[in-house]
Amino acid sequence: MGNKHSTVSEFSSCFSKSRGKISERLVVIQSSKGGSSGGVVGEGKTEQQVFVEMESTLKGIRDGASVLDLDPESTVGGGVEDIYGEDQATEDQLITPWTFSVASGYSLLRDPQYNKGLSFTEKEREAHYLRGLLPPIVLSQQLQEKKLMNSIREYQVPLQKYMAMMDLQERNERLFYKLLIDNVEELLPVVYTPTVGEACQKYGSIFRRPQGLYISLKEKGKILEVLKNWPERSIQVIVVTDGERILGLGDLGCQGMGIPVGKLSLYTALGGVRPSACLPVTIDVGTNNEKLLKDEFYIGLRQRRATGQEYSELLHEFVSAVKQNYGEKVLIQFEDFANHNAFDLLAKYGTTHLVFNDDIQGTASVVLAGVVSALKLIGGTLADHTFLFLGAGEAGTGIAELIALEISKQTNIPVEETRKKIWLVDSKGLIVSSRKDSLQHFKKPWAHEHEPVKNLLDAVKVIKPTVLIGSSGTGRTFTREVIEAVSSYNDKPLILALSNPTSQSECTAEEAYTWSEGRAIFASGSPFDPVEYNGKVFVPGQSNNAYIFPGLGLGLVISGAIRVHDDMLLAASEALAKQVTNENYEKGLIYPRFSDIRKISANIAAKVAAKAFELGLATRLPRPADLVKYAESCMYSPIYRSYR
Ligand SMILES: NC(=O)C1=CN([C@@H]2O[C@H](COP(=O)(O)OP(=O)(O)OC[C@H]3O[C@@H](n4cnc5c(N)ncnc54)[C@H](OP(=O)(O)O)[C@@H]3O)[C@@H](O)[C@H]2O)C=CC1
Ligand SMILES: CC(=O)C(=O)O
Ligand SMILES: [Mg+2]
Repeated sequence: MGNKHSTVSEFSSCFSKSRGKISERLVVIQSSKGGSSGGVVGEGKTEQQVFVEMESTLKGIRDGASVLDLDPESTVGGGVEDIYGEDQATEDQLITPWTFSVASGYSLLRDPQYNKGLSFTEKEREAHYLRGLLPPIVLSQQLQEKKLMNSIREYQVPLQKYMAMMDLQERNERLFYKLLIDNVEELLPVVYTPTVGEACQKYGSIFRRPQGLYISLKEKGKILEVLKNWPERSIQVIVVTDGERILGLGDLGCQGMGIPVGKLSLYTALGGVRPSACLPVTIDVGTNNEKLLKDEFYIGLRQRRATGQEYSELLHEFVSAVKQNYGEKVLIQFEDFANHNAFDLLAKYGTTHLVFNDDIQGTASVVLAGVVSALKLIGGTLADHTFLFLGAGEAGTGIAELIALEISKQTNIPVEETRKKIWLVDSKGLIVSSRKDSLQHFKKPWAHEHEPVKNLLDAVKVIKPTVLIGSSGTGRTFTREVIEAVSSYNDKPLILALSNPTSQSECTAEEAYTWSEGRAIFASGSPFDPVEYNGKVFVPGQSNNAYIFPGLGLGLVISGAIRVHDDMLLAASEALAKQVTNENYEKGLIYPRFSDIRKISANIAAKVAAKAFELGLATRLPRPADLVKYAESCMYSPIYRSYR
């Protein structure tokens, strides 16, 4: 060490001396000629020897010596010699990218978890070697927030806003969450539906840095190792997709990664789960999307989807590796899988792992909450209503089942009977008993005795639903005729157009209000602006599982739950419905405002945790006395921390 011709050299530009301390504790040790084959790092030194020398160098540095003290011949401060062998490093001359770093100085500014940008105080700039790396002004976090909101509002194109938010997340995580929490109604459509849908469609072109783990068929047999590559160890929530049913946009393959990333940012902003405890995962088994397969910027495996045993083995390895690596209490949220896999995965792992399918279960919980709270406006009990769904997939049958379960609990009538008040239409028409043999298993419970009915309009006319729910993923399917028909015998029809993104919504808010002559109670999966009709302003609500999964997940985490139970979904739903205020009802809203979501999530979490304790599924003992307070105390806050 210390010799400039040594094969092991300190990467001196990373060091500088400031008042006897090392301003940047980053050392890179490189091999020069000869490479590092066979564990030898040039000139006969093994990696082990290099490591020991490097440790002792670091110790010297920590003890107050400077690089200059250690290496009198070093060219710190100038020189054009290739002392680090960088110029000689070709493809044949391998180097070892050793990097030991503790965030301070320049690396602190590059670390999104700790970076505060212009908000570093004078004291922190002094203590953390930031002098000169920042302009002299010190800004408060509020002012930074104002500045960023101003610049985000300048963008006219939603995707530009999305990219600006992603850039911020990668630059300054706390500021990103501060913005999202304080401006949730404005920014939710940017980081979540509808814009996240467009982002996924164009993910290959806008990709900058990986934001989660990509596990493809190439990683088969090595998934545990892949999980260990992720820098964080204490993971509490994983959102995983295989990209086959991204919103109502279909198969987007590996580009579905935008969904787990977006959902997890809501786990933090809306539910208070720490960002470092969240892991977005995309399982890449190929794609059947021909356009993507031909797209030169596509980032996934360029092959058609693996199915059958190959698919299930990869998923099994993933689920098992997660439990082995993070333990039994890590929540795996399945998101945007196609229904031919989603139901089976939930059934297979629901009894052995802490898994939750957001599209089936989270959606069910949020819609049940909306329907229950809407009863204040439309009258009657749940059991008094007749439900008709367009779409009999994950969302449709998931919601239908939870509504039937809740009616059964309320009336003591068996669920097989309560299902009979609920009807579903799929792409082939009304689901009826004569179709039973050819139906997918999750549709069979809904095959009631009835004549075949070919389409939604005819189904509306014969079933006469009081509640019409769209979960088809196909836009503009609630036509004028359909809404007029449902409004012809309902004073206040409840119409939920759940499909995302906005382009796939079964109808717009304006259509619902206009065609029902201002009588519909309306909510949609993606947000719509208020509508003026006949001199009155109607405010549409958003019926989206984002109301449920962050609070539900928080409840599972804080109680140390080991399984998800249907009663937890009912508890979450009830907690959400209870948060709707008279002020909301007066505007025709059946959900509370997203601006109150952290309080709502804490309440949902408390109810879910209470249920977990009651069912004997909680491991966090003893049970905290006040679960709402406990939930609130566990929630991540994006306020900057002070650094010693
Ligand atoms: N608001 C929210 O919180 C949520 C919204 N969603 C949205 O719901 C939509 C559906 O999701 P999901 O249930 O998982 O999807 P699935 O693919 O599981 O189900 C879609 C269903 O819609 C039916 N369908 C499609 N097009 C038509 C049509 N033109 N006429 C009649 N039926 C049709 C399909 O029929 P068939 O079976 O015959 O093919 C299928 O039964 C998506 O847009 C998604 O974004 C999902 C989860 C949450
Ligand atoms: C909201 C949601 O989960 C979906 O549209 O798939
Ligand atoms: Mg989803």
